[in-house]
Amino acid sequence: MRNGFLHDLPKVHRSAAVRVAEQVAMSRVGLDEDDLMARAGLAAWRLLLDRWPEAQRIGVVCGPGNNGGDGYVLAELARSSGRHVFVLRLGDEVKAGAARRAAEAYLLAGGEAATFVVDDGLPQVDVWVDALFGIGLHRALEGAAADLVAALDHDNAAPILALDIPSGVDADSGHHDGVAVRADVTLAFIAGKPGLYTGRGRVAAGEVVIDTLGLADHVFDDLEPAACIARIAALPRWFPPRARDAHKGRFGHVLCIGGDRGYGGALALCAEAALRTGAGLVSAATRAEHVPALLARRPECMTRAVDDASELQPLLDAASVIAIGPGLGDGEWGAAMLDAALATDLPRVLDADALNAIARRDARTLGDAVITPHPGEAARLLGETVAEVERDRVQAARRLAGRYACTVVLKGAGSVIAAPGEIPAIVDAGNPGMATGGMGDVLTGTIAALLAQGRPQGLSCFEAAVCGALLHAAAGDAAARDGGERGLLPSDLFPQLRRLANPVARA
Ligand SMILES: NC(=O)C1=CN([C@@H]2O[C@H](COP(=O)(O)OP(=O)(O)OC[C@H]3O[C@@H](n4cnc5c(N)ncnc54)[C@H](O)[C@@H]3O)[C@@H](O)[C@H]2O)[C@@H](O)CC1
Ligand SMILES: [K+]
Repeated sequence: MRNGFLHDLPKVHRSAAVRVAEQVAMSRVGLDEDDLMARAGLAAWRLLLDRWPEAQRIGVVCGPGNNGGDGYVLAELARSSGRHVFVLRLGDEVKAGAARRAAEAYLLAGGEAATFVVDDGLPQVDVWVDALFGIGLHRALEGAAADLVAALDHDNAAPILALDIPSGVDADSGHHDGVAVRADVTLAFIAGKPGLYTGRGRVAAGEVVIDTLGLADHVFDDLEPAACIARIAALPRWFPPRARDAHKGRFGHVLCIGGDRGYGGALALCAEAALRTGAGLVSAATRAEHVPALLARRPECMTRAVDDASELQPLLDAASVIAIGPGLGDGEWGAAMLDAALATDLPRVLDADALNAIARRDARTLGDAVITPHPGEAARLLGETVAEVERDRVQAARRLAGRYACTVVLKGAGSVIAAPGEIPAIVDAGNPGMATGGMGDVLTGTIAALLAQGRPQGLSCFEAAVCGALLHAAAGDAAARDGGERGLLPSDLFPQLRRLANPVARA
């Protein structure tokens, strides 16, 4: 696998890889399980002190495994620092080894622990520490564990610090079946896990902090990362200033195709996003009745009426990248436009109705393409249910990339980008204000513009998709900071796209 200029993005690893890395560290450096647990508990205690320095009453829920062991280490550090500590455990016996030694050390030193009884409710504390289950979770929570998680959700106003992963969340996929701790902060040990960054796990984790427990990067040398994480910090490197002698021919020509009768707005959003992301030229091919409105809104976009595919051909000849799908509709007009677009060998971004048409046709050769499905479209493209897609978003994106031999942006909380032969990327940005009609049209235009421009030497579909999905999510976050998530409009992203794509000029 390769990741081109994305190679320096931070990586996340599946549980199995983290366990191998632990073994490598223990055998090479002479650490044992107790050392690692002591480091984990100390790192968690330090983070708690940093985030909630005033907290006097500390609740710790401890499970039967090593995640619980980390909790007992923290409990003892808190107790010996003079805090009131309430340990709640499940009925299960603590597993032999480091976890049991940590529990015994806490109890021997005078710490107290009670078994959770649902009718007793939870004690009032200033902060809870979730040390029920970590990467050893192997099935959905039930019984006392589920009751305890429900109590933390419903009968508790204190913030929650989750150790390694919010209990109930599958570390590899981010899946949970509705019973999982909803943390304010999650401290991941040794490495980030993909389930902290996408889907339900992203929501459950809150802010993610990683502590490597002092393990050097090389313990992961022989391990394939599960994904890399694209964050706003990467944007300045990806958008160097333009050469002073640049001309518009250097920045490509995006042709946006769509806007069947009644859907002109979608195409207008796509085209304006391409302009604001810096494409040299943008054309729009749409139904005749939308032309005046599009021209009035954005005269910089060369908008043409196209009633049949033959009228599209000269526009295709002039374009360097196609964006097709926004408002394309599911009628004959849209199908003819899609056929004409797919007959070229231009790089293309396909979204919305273009994806639904492809799912119906079961076409498998999309060429040099980025597809940007939401989970519903992804499910149709894969012939699966939305639940199957959402159960493991990284794997679903990989299945799509394999099936259609192209780059995939699986939208949603923590958008996932996958392509054959590439390490998938997860976007660590975006907010629920972006769950609005038209946001996807902006993403399509954004990625198309990046594909058209290069850096200037040219981006692959995968690189443009990662950059574009991050830029779009970061623009959504900036717009939300400006006025809130509710009522955020796709067009609110335009000034932010421009600002974020010019990070040097901004500084
Ligand atoms: N192995 C190591 O060297 C280190 C492990 N660390 C911690 O240890 C954790 C992993 O520890 P473990 O492998 O012991 O696993 P966990 O502590 O995550 O959980 C395993 C225990 O829970 C039980 N269990 C799993 N799913 C359950 C469910 N749904 N309902 C009820 N019981 C369930 C298992 O049978 C087992 O007893 C990490 O997440 C991390 O917090 C850290 O201390 C750092 C070092
Ligand atoms: K946990």
